[in-house]
Amino acid sequence: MKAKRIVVKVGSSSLTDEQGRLSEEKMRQLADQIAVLQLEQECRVILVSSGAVAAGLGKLGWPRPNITMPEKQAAAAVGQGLLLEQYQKLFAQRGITVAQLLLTRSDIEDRKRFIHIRNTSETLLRNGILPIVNENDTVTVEEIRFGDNDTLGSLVALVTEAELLILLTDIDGLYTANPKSNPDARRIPDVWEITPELEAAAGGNGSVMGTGGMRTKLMAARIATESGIDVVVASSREPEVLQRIAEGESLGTRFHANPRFSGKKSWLAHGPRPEGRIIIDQGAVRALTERAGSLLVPGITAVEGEFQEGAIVEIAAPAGQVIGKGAVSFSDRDLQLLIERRQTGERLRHYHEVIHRDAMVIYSREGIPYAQHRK
Ligand SMILES: Nc1ncnc2c1ncn2[C@@H]1O[C@H](COP(=O)(O)OP(=O)(O)O)[C@@H](O)[C@H]1O
Ligand SMILES: N[C@@H](CCC(=O)OP(=O)(O)O)C(=O)O
Repeated sequence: MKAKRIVVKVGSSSLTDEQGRLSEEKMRQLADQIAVLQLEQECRVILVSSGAVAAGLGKLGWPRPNITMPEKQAAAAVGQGLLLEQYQKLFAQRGITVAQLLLTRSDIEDRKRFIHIRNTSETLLRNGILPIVNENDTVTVEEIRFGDNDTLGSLVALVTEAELLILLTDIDGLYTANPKSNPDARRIPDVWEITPELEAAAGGNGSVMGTGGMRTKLMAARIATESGIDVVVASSREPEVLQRIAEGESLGTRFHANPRFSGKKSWLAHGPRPEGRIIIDQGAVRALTERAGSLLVPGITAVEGEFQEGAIVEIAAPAGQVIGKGAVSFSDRDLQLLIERRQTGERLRHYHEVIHRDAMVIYSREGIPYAQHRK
């Protein structure tokens, strides 16, 4: 199937020259390709672009090594304007209007903000406008940082319900080891499962300009493939790389989507921050993990945290192990009331679901190991 909605993430190394300044030539080639996708191949494209820090440092003439976080943020604030100015000019020449979206992790985790981001990007896409996304570096501190634009790219792909995420970088795919330090390294054309061996192979650092190297690309690939989205890591230097990948040509490394996951379920697993926790009894654990049932009032033993109906909460087994996550149909207060009414003997078996099966992800059952989930 040809992908019609594509997130293209481009790394700093693919946008800058050797001195770390924005390379007009590299950006022009990128704009040419996105214009072909959008105008001739009827694709809707979302561009996740790094390069703000690199562009800012280049403009200010600040040296890259030993730079402090506020200096980096200041550089990003200078560079983001330059980056957008350049994109705006290049895409206007090709008849495309661009829009800027600056996001943080907490924007994506928050239910209301998530919906606003989705509605805004949907409106832009339907009007043929190209959303250009970057991390909002000014406001990000450790706990709300994506930390790298590869992860941001994968979450943007989830939010916009893209079919394909293309990570453009300075190397033509994932290798068995970092080829810059290991001449025997071989390119891996297809990945069906992200194994610990693969993660070890991708452990090395990135380029001078970039952050994270292949490690962050693997993390992004995991999030996207668990949402049913294919991911391709490819070289930005390859001619017509975007069109060729969109048409299904085998270039770089393709991480194949896991067909077991729907976007909605994966969104639950990777996106929202839980606002509370529901502890359930052993019978309910079995109903959820073995029989794929919904969570009903009789299985609940305790409720922790304050939340409104519709909030995302964790589901924990009696010993406290978090087994899943879901959108809850009642506030914490109403749930407490229902538990009390049940304890006084009221039969609540047919009361409607506390967490419906379709609004729930059970980690082990859906194949997502517990360890990958942030608490
Ligand atoms: N196993 C590997 N296969 C390919 N590249 C690797 C591997 N391990 C580390 N790398 C490094 O990752 C770099 C790309 O990551 P990075 O510099 O962060 O790019 P970007 O700025 O595009 O995000 C490559 O230049 C390469 O040196
Ligand atoms: N927000 C930062 C992006 C940081 C980042 O992830 O860079 P890269 O590894 O080059 O994709 C910037 O615009 O410079």
